[in-house]
Amino acid sequence: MGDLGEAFIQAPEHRPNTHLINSGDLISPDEIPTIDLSFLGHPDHDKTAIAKEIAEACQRWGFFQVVNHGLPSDLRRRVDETMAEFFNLTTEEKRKVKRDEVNPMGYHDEEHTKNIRDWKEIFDYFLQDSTIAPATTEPEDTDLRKLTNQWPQNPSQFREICQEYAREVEKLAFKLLELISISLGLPGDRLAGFFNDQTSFVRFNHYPPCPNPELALGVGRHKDAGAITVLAQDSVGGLQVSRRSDGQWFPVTPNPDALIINIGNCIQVWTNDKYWSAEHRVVVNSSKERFSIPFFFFPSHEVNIEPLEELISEDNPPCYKMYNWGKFFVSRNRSDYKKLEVENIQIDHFKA
Ligand SMILES: O=C(O)CCC(=O)C(=O)O
Ligand SMILES: [Fe+2]
Repeated sequence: MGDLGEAFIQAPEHRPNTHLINSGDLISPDEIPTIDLSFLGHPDHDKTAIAKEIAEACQRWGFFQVVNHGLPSDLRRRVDETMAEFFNLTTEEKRKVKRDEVNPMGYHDEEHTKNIRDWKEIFDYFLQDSTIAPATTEPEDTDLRKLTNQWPQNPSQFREICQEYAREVEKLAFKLLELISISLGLPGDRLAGFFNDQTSFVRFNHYPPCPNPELALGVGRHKDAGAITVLAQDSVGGLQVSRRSDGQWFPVTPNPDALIINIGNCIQVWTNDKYWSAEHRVVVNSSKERFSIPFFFFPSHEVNIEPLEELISEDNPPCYKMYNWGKFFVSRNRSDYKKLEVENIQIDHFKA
């Protein structure tokens, strides 16, 4: 990606070394929990113990790792290989499937988080090859648009492997959604209906070595917008999570057998702030490239997000006003595409 231009430079308070981590004398060691899902292979197993662990993790961190999650390790290896092969193509080749302002899928090397450019290149594809979303961000405009994936010609197995991965990770996402519903004391299928025509997508992140890792971030601090993110990371490390209780940054230790799960804005709103959508960011380094693969489990465009009526009461009135998922999704995509003069949309804008 060459030199570190002005656009990448984080404000001093957001630079990676401003809140020291791994310096035992400053903060106590703490870590996001790891939850064993091996019971998923045994359908008669009582889910309450796991649901309790999930409830704790979602309240305290909004982040956890899962092991024995059922995603085939062979598939994971094939995805890793094909992703690395794709990013290894020439820039000219990759730009043949470059995203544009309207269609967010494809290759992009100028993504911005909160209007600062990220030190990364990405490839995005929808779970559903054609996905319906609002045509514009205008609240009154009810026109819809069909968004389609852009597939590169090389690597030759790319599309097939990507689609296989998306289908497998979707299965896990639905299982997690069920466990999260149960953990809230709700029926297991309470949230599934929001995902009938989902806008979910998979992202391949490539973070090249960075000449000035102390000034830039691979991804600037942000919360994921959707319901759940299922993230595969390699062994390099760099992901950091802000602890709910005090905002301190903690690294997520790479575990090649684990997947990282985090709660997005939708679940924070549905649970009326009981479950937490944590801020996280990615630090880069000057010697090693890093790859990661988030799956963003996103509802259908027509879903209106608001606190679930079962979870609010006179003592716990709704903390958020309703917002339409499709409009939020389209607005966020436009602002991530390039630097804008205005702040991008956040759930805090819908605080009641
Ligand atoms: O690369 C990572 O570990 C996390 C990336 C991330 O947070 C994102 O793409 O939303
Ligand atoms: Fe994220």
